[in-house]
Amino acid sequence: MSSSDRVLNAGVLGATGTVGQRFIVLLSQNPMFRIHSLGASERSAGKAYRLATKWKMSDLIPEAIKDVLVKPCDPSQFSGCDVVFSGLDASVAGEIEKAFFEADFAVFSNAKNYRMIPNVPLCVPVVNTDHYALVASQRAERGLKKGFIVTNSNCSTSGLVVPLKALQDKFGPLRRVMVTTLQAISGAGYPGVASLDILDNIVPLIAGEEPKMEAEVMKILGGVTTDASACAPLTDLRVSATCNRVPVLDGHTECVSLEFAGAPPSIEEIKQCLREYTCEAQSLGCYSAPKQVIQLAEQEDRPQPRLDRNAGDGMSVTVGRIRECPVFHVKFTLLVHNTVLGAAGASILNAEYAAKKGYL
Ligand SMILES: NC(=O)C1=CN([C@@H]2O[C@H](COP(=O)(O)OP(=O)(O)OC[C@H]3O[C@@H](n4cnc5c(N)ncnc54)[C@H](OP(=O)(O)O)[C@@H]3O)[C@@H](O)[C@H]2O)C=CC1
Ligand SMILES: N[C@@H](CC(=O)OP(=O)(O)O)C(=O)O
Repeated sequence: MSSSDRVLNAGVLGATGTVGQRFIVLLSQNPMFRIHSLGASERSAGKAYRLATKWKMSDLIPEAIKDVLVKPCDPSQFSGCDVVFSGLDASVAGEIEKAFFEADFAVFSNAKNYRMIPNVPLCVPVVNTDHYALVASQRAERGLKKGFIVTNSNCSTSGLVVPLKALQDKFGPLRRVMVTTLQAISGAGYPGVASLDILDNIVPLIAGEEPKMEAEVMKILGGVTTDASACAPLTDLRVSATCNRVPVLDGHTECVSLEFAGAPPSIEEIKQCLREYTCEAQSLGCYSAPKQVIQLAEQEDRPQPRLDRNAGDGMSVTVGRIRECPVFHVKFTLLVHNTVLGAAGASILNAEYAAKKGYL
């Protein structure tokens, strides 16, 4: 029996945080996984989950999870897990995730620490699953049999690369992209941004976010070297990001203008391309793959976070306001659910893909 046919035992690191809570909601509803172990800091270890976490999801804590004891994030405490999902704070994710993959666990991380390492897949699972070819190089480098690490992108990056990938595949290379984000407060974790800073306000800085987005897009939309030992990021595309925090709970909105390297397609051709975009995770029948990767907003004042963030159960990107750009070629507005496709949902689909392809 392959691992794509059996239920996988899942560990969650950082289980008490914003992304960790989303993991618990999504894994509890997913027939491919059984939640096996929960880990967090020493502050939480030894406590029942319901007492360790400040639960902020609109779904209730699943009954089966409420009284599970939180463990310290030590690999010896996670034996029996087939996969380990990480929603760890980046200040500790580097050391802890390394300890897990070096202990031969398959680790699916949301933290930024390993994203730009050349033989680590930075994988948005509806965009670049071809980067899984890098896993063999990681295993060879460290003498691992089962262990590896696959990372998610930054949550804003994960929305942006989806239409860019569709357009690049269909119409050839892009030359320039400008993106302005309006990012929800759940992106800052808990307790996150102080209410006195964000209510009745917009904060025009998310520290470190802009260069991170600009670099991640180049890696994700690029390929891997022919010997699959490293990623081969794009070199000709120029990306400029401006990131803002806005008083929205969930859902990052992004206003995008782009220029093609060649002659631009018509607006109708662009719409058709986005509508028709499909990915490998869909064709493999992965449980969490959205039916429609890109949903085109039907009304002209959409997408809006409150109305559209749950499109495709949070795994679709909604694109609207597609129109000609007088400076570049085309501009549009997109919306991505930052803790689903932008975080936990992407990790889970990455793991489903890994199981289908025999990496687990
Ligand atoms: N929120 C989002 O939309 C996105 C977040 N990310 C990334 O995901 C990760 C988690 O983010 P988020 O959930 O928002 O953050 P939170 O601050 O809400 O949660 C952080 C988690 O890390 C745990 N933790 C903190 N210190 C330690 C430690 N010393 N040892 C073990 N565990 C520790 C916390 O446990 P405890 O409760 O015990 O302190 C908690 O479970 C970050 O790396 C973030 O950058 C990526 C994409 C999107
Ligand atoms: N910085 C993002 C969320 C996040 O934590 O991203 P990253 O893992 O790239 O630091 C936001 O605020 O919405």
